Amino acid sequence: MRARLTGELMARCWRAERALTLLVLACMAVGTVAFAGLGLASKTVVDAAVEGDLRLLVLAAVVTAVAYVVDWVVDDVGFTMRMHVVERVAQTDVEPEVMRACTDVDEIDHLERTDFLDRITAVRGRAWAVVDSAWSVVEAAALVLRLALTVALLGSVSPWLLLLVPCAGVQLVLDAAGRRRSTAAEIATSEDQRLQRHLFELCTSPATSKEIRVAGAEDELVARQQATALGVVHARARALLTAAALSTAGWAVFAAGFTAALALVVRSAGQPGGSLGDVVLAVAVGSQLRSVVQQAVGRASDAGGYGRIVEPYLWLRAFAAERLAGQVATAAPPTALTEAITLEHLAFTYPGAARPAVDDVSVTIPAGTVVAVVGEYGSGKTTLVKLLTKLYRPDTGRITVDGTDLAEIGTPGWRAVTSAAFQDFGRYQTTFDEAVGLGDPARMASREAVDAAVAAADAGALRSRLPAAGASLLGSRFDGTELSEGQWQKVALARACMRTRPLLFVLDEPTASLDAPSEHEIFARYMERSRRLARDCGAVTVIVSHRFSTVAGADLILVMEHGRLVEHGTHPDLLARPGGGVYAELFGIQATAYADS
Ligand SMILES: Nc1ncnc2c1ncn2[C@@H]1O[C@H](COP(=O)(O)OP(=O)(O)OP(=O)(O)O)[C@@H](O)[C@H]1O
Repeated sequence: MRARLTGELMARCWRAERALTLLVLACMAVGTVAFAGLGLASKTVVDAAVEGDLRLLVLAAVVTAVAYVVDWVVDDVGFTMRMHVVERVAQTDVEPEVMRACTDVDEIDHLERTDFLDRITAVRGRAWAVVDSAWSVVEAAALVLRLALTVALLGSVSPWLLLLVPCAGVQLVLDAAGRRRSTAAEIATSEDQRLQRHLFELCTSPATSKEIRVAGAEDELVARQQATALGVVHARARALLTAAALSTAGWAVFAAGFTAALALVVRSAGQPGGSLGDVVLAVAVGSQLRSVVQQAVGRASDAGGYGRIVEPYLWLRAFAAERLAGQVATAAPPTALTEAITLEHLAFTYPGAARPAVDDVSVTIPAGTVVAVVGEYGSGKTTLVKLLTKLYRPDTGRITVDGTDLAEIGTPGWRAVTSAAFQDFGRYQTTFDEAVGLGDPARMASREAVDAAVAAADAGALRSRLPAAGASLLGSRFDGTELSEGQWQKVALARACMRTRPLLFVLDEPTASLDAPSEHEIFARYMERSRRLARDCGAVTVIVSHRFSTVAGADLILVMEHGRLVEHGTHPDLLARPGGGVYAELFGIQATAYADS
């Protein structure tokens, strides 16, 4: 798997930056040759000096100097170029791929699963490590070559020097044991690490710090962050100390072996066939061996670090591929609704939840209907509209659109005939007109389309008050104009009006952040728009609301309780139920509350 991934990533580097990739590979090859040449040239310098061969001495000295400089320069240039290639491929290739692993999956349930989120957190901002892992493998291959050359040179001086190889092996084994300990410590403390980050974010984010200040909980949270962080730091430091001790022991073994081998070489230098150059070569190649082993340890440590990112990356790819394979669409969405959207025994339970959020809901919503979904907090209203917009797959039951199972209709096609403004609307930090236009990317460049959507959501006054009207940047992240909650909601509502012929128009608590006059105005406008859409293409409008009074004019009201559809009908029907029903009771409570306030 790793080998295939390495090949694939190297091919991506090659496609993205052909010349630079070639340059980095060439640097590695030249570096390997220069590295081997360095020891041999040094030996020749000493031998030529001892024998008084001036020409050879100068030539060998020049070769030594050149080999030294070349080794250093290609290392430096290769590293800089490699980082450029890695960054480029990470940002323009791997990061978009990870984004697609999130967005190509039809539903959004994976974005709420901890196993998925943990992996996204691991990969976020670290795509470079995925790409660099491939380069590490290539570099490791070059190191093996260096090691082979070094061992051959050692053997050519004295077979005793080959004793250094097992000594280097001991160092590698001890170092790997130390690394395993620090990785284990990192894993064991990762939850606490996330907790301390969460506590930090709670106190520093504008959204959450308000409540914390008012409650006076900041000291408690800072103390908890400190205590948690200390626990993490101590556990990791203990593991690092153990790793350092193991590594030091490994180097001590290597140093002892090196000293013993050198003594043997020095002794044989005085005997026939031996030379001073051999001693120099032994010192040079011995320390080269140390440097190669050190680099190998470094690469192995990188590989361990990369493994923690490559594994989640591969998991995300496999997850997305599996889900995409299951997304088989056999039907196109209709161009107009003529019959109904029907819910048949629809049920859905969130992963890990104890009870269903939507439980055995059956109802027929005729084409051209404005339907209101009401109910108390957590009764399943939003989940119901998420099932209608294919953001979740029902566990059991089905939704049909003019008789066709929604599961068979391709999700992109269904979304192209759906418009929605959700309760937790997005705050796109771009220009006002773009934040609206994104409701229909195909028409976002059309000035008329954006103007019409702004007018439909009654957001014209808001736009004209902005410093540069529709060209004003929204949000404070990029130094734009910050909007109030209600203003952001108006932008979201305008965005939902970009499509001119949606067959399903969803408004989830569309006025939760708006004042009473705006709420009234918006509802009147949406009712009018919904009636027009119903005439044009039989569109169904679904309005989710807590406020019963505002949806009294809907053609059909669905009353949800604990995930179940407990009543449905028109406002007069529901009020007239014998003995009063849930709707009549809740409507009565709200009417009294508003009258008293
Ligand atoms: N992402 C989620 N993961 C797990 N459970 C969830 C999730 N979202 C909602 N729930 C649970 O599902 C149930 C229905 O939630 P839903 O948001 O559909 O209710 P709602 O009627 O729209 O509530 P509200 O009026 O507060 O918006 C609730 O019990 C809620 O706790």
